[in-house]
Amino acid sequence: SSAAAPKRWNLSDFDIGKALGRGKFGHVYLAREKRSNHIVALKVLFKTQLQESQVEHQLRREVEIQSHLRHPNILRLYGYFYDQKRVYLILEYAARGELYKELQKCKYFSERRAATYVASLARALIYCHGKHVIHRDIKPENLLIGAQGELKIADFGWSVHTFNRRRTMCGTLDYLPPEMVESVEHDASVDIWSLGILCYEFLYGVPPFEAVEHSDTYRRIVQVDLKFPPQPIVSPSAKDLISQMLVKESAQRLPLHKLLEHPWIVQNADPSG
Ligand SMILES: Cn1ncc2ncnc(NCCc3cnc(NC(=O)Nc4cccc(C(F)(F)F)c4)s3)c21
Repeated sequence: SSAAAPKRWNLSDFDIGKALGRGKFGHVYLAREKRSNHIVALKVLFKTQLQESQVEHQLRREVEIQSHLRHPNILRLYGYFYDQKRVYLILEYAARGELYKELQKCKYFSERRAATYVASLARALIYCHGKHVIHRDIKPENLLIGAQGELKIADFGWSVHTFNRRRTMCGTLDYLPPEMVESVEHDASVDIWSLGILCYEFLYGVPPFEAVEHSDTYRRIVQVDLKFPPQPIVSPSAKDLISQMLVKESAQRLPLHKLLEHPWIVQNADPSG
């Protein structure tokens, strides 16, 4: 039998509730799908702004990528629809909201909470990388918290499918010009670096290379000018993990499956995630 044609949604299918957040391209609202009473988040994007920023192709890629991802630590994108002026993303609702607000409130997290979040993110990224998807934008603003306190990666607006270049020319690299062989300006190991930054920020409340001027931040990143302040007290094991992730040479960064075996994660992460 032919697969049921995906339902075409429209705004009248939903009761709209309170505003959940304001993004650059539009607002997010709590919403209830009328027939099923299913609670969702509805992100409303203005077509004019998407056109002005020429990001429509990114949005299409996000919807395409997200439609194939199913993981407890990845926020679902159920579908989308549009009207004359707006595009609507139908998203899983994360009942405990934005992680960065939680981090601001607590200043920094306990080692157990930080390790639990880092382990959940590592499992979600292992899943994504297994599907040749790299997120590329892992930061507190893109992390949400579900009803049971579980972390959810959101906003795949910057994610990409990395073709596996081994197969590009039916099995051989021989015919590829240098620029194409090197073309993947970055691979999945960018997400390992970002996870290392996040782990530091969870424990210290600030990212490791923060500086007033962008040029200073840039220099600190490329020099990997990693310093651990005396306060708050952080275990040597946590610093060891961060130091193995924030490595300039991308191939030398601790692989995500090795991260899950690191003593700091094993001893501190709550297995339920
Ligand atoms: C705040 N909040 N509290 C609870 C809660 N529960 C669920 N969601 C929330 N917030 C929305 C989180 C998002 C998930 N996916 C997104 N995706 C996106 O915003 N994509 C997107 C936008 C504009 C332009 C582009 C483009 F074209 F550049 F690619 C891509 S935003 C919630």
